[in-house]
Amino acid sequence: MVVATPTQIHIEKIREVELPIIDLSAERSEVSKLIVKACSEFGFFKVINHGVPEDVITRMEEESYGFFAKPGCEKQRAGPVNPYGYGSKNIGFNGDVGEVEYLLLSTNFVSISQRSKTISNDPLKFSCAVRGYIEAVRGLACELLDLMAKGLGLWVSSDTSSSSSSALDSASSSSSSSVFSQLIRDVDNDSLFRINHYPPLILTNLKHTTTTTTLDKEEDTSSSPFHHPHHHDHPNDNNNRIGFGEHSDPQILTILRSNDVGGLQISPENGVWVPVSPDPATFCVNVGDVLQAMTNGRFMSVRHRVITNPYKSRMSMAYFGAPPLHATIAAIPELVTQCRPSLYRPFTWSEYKKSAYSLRLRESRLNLFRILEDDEIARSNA
Ligand SMILES: C=C1C[C@]23C[C@@]1(O)CC[C@H]2[C@@]12CC[C@H](O)[C@@](C)(C(=O)O1)[C@H]2[C@@H]3C(=O)O
Ligand SMILES: O=C(O)CCC(=O)C(=O)O
Ligand SMILES: [Fe+2]
Repeated sequence: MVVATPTQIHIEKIREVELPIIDLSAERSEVSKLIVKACSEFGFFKVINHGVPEDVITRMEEESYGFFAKPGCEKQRAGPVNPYGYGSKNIGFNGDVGEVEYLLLSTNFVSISQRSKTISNDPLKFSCAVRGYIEAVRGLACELLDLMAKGLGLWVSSDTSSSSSSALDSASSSSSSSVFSQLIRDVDNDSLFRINHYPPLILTNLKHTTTTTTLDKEEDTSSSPFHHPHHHDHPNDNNNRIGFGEHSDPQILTILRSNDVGGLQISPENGVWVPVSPDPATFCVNVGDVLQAMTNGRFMSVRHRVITNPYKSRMSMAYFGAPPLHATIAAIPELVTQCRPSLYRPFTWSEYKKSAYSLRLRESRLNLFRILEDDEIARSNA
């Protein structure tokens, strides 16, 4: 019998941590407080009773399965990603790879209906499914951002007494929106929609026996500045494969929904990876870099990654709520004090996006905009 040492028990406990689950049908001021706590302590949380209709989700999921089930050559018609389209294994433009295929779409409806012609044999059905899903999930994102603003004491709306306004009501009532949600309600918002499909590891391994896949390229990282040969939690230790390498999301807020296959892991601290249990009935929400900057570091944009499952395929759908390109991002004045001066210099989303997209997935983007304190400058010069 193997007896666990206290340290091992501690590590196991860390790995069992469950994300906060927030019930959006509960009393609003209570919900606001819980969301602020979750964003400050975890940067991630799950929501239930979110108001996104089940048939809207099912329709989108079925269209997505339909697309990924097509032969490779047909899927390629929707590619390559420039900046939208179909991608397989390559992520971004700087050499990152993973065991994933995906569709990356703008949330602009004209763009979606154009793109649908290369994605589906029934483009109208596909674009209607995407439109319905994006409208509902954007509503949820606005609702959550408004609750965050309330919880931070930044915004008091005329409807504070209402405990039942749904996500969809919130999306349409642009007269009452917070400093956060108005960015993604703006007609020029730069939000994205991404559908990821991670085939099972077994399938991947079968392909390995006949061809050299891009995974081999990924493992040969010895010349990369990010090569960590002694990393104690290397995802390949247990024959796992990286589906989507570690990164933080650059935007304001991400609303993620997956099927019942796990693989998503978050890293609350360097070298620690906590699995997020999959639950198709919930949305998993995470703070992006822009929200971390706007809250002056009160909310955390946490690194995460996806490991492929050996036997089952994971599918996830992510809405990334982003500001218009010209919007200036700066810490909210109420969150800047003498004791807590501004952590980041103001930047436009266009500027941030440009530098974010010039970096590898695992690099820290926000650090490029960090204002260093005098003592930090002295230390870095020493
Ligand atoms: C390597 C990259 C892929 C990415 C753009 C980037 O240069 C760095 C951020 C990556 C990310 C992570 C969250 C989203 O999935 C994404 C669409 C985004 O906005 O930033 C991806 C980008 C991508 O896949 O193009
Ligand atoms: O597929 C997932 O669960 C997460 C994907 C992700 O982090 C992303 O697309 O940015
Ligand atoms: Fe992500």
